[in-house]
Amino acid sequence: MSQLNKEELIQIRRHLHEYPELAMHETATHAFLLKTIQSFNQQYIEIREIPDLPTALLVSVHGSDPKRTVGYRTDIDALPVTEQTGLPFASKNAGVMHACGHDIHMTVALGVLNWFTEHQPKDNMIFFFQPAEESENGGKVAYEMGVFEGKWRPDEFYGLHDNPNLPAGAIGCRMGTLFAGTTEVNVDLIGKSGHAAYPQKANDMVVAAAEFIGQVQTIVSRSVDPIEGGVITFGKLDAGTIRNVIAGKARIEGTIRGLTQKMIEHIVDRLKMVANGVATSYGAEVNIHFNQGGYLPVENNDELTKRFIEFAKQDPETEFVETEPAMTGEDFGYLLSKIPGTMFWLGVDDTSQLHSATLNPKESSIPKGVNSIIRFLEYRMNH
Ligand SMILES: CC(=O)N[C@@H](CCC[C@H](N)C(=O)O)C(=O)O
Repeated sequence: MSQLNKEELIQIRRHLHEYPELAMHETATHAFLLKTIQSFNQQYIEIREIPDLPTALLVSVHGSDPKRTVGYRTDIDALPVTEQTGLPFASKNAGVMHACGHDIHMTVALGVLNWFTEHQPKDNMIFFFQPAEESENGGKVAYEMGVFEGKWRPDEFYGLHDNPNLPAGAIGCRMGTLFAGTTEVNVDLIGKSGHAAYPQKANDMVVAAAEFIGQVQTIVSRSVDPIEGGVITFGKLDAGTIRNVIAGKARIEGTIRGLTQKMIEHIVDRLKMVANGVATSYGAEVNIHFNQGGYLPVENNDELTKRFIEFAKQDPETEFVETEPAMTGEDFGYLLSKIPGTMFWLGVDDTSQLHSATLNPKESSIPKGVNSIIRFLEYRMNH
């Protein structure tokens, strides 16, 4: 169904995969997307660059008989992960990888956009190629800059995330909350460094950090309703310089997740208590910094999502899977708090998980995803 054939889509995806870039640094990605979109039929489209958010890109498609403006968003950034797939088109940018599948997301968005450049849609459309999903909440930044004002404001917004646990090309979705809200947390513990031989004259922050990390594990297990659930993961710990110098400082960086804003706030409160308690008992200074930014829970709009699911269930070419909420985060949650819409999964069938150095999504998911989304958007424009 897509104008770009399977081979062309795969070629695009492999190029994007080879040149991943971190949040707000997606310069080559932006240039490639722009060049690709400029190669499409320009009759119905307008391309917009945003000088204050230079790696973002917006494209509007003029509808033939518009009743509304339908938005479609893809994220474009990658992660600081060293790829270990061994693929011939593995990342050429050392230490950076599309380990969350945004190369797949972009390719699907290009496939869908390409179709509507050749088959004028009934409604107006806005395609948003969004920088900085993994950090720095590019969606919120764009919204607050006023990017979606006037004719650039969608009446409804759609976006997808790839899912290694679903069959390639399957569409997963649910009513209500799809993804958790997340809050980044940094904890700095400050004590006193000294000689490894004289612990009594120093204040060791490796030991304090270990105590803090141990105690934090009791928050979810003892202070969170198990039916509701929550997550605290510290993915980075930095302390000390050499084995025989006691570390006077430790920095611990993590992420908190909950399916409701209330749960996130509850975990934040408990984490502050634990951090302050550990600091007091170790005679340390502590600085705690939280940053939620745009990573609100991803709340699917009832009416639009009901229609989306109804479509996906009855469409003979779409394999639909009703999914559970996930503890992954997404700053599309912020955009959906401003503009109603639906986020959904695209299955990519892989044994490796998102954010893993061996993530290798099945490319057969791309044309299937493109076709299901085109079919849904056309259905939507007629209902
Ligand atoms: C889909 C996905 O993996 N998203 C990221 C969003 C990151 C949110 C924020 N930077 C944080 O770390 O809390 C995720 O890790 O879920």
